Amino acid sequence: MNHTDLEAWLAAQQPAVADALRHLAQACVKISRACSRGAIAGEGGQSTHGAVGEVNVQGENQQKLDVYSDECMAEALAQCSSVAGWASEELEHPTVSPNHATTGRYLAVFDPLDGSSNIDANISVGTIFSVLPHLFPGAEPTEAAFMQPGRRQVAAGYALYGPATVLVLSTGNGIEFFTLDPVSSNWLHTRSGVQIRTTTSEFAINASNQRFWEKPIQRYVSECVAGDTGPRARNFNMRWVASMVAEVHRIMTRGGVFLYPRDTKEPRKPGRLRLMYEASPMAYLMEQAGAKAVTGTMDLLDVVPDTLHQRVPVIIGSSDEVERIIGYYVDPNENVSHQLFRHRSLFVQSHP
Ligand SMILES: O=P(O)(O)OC[C@H]1O[C@](O)(COP(=O)(O)O)[C@@H](O)[C@@H]1O
Ligand SMILES: [Mg+2]
Ligand SMILES: [Mg+2]
Repeated sequence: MNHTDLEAWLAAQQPAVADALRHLAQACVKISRACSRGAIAGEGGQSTHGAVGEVNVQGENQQKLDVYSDECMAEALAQCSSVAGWASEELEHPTVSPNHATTGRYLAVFDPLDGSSNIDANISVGTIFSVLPHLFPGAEPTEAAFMQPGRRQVAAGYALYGPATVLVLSTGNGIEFFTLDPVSSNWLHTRSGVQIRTTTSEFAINASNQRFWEKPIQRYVSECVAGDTGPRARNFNMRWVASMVAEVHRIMTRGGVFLYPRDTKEPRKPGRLRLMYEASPMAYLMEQAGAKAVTGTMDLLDVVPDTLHQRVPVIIGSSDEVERIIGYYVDPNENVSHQLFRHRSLFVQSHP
């Protein structure tokens, strides 16, 4: 079968956005190569695998591949004339591009390596990225310039480093899949207009946190687990990879729902996942694929960030299940605080 490639698709996109995506995709090729070489990756006897021995801005143990992936992204974006600055999971503050004063019209935000606790076990990991407009062209992008809700994204995507490396992109006109040819390092266009099934009998949640969940999530999961003996009157299956990219890609290909809800495990944190470079880009891709993405009490794309590394509850996937969960949050018997975030709430406006 003959496939066109990423360049052919980019040629039909807005040129400055295409330029940002081209550079992000180039970085993903390098990261993919390092992932696939496993323990033998690295040069001059310096392996890119294993722990750095330091804790990053998230309070998490940094892996060498986290650092290497971050460097690949930064190196690519520094060459990109349309990006004025970027922010990464691995760095506390944004980086200003040398191009900010001239041609930089966009900001990039990324998780250079998602699921990095899986690296040692050779389980799929990925890269997640988001492209936002630079609202003050010519000005140095400060942290404030990044504080835009996900609804403003002009593009988002992820690369999944699995048995095959896959790139999933959207510029607001549906979802495209590209598969990396490891011989030519070319991204081949393998699917277009991907839509997520509205119904599913598969859910993904870290069940070890069950005792910390909010009541609507307790109810939803216990009903799924009860299967054909419970109110759902059908059996459900469960998956948990612990790499959000892999979970999202499974949902893209066969439906499902992924939940990382607000919990009381660490009351200071309203969720595990980071809004700007995990939740927002995935929410954008979900909506582009006809699925839904909420916190439980509002659409994820409407959450206005307060800080770069802000965390947020995430419930995404097949629309029938996400709508059911929203219904459980609305149910007054579930006693949920609806004042969790600024902006539009699911309780005061109807959503298409
Ligand atoms: O299984 P856990 O520990 O609850 O966490 C899994 C979640 O944490 C993450 O791995 C966080 O990503 P990072 O590796 O980028 O920190 C998500 O991909 C995933 O959904
Ligand atoms: Mg991550
Ligand atoms: Mg990461």
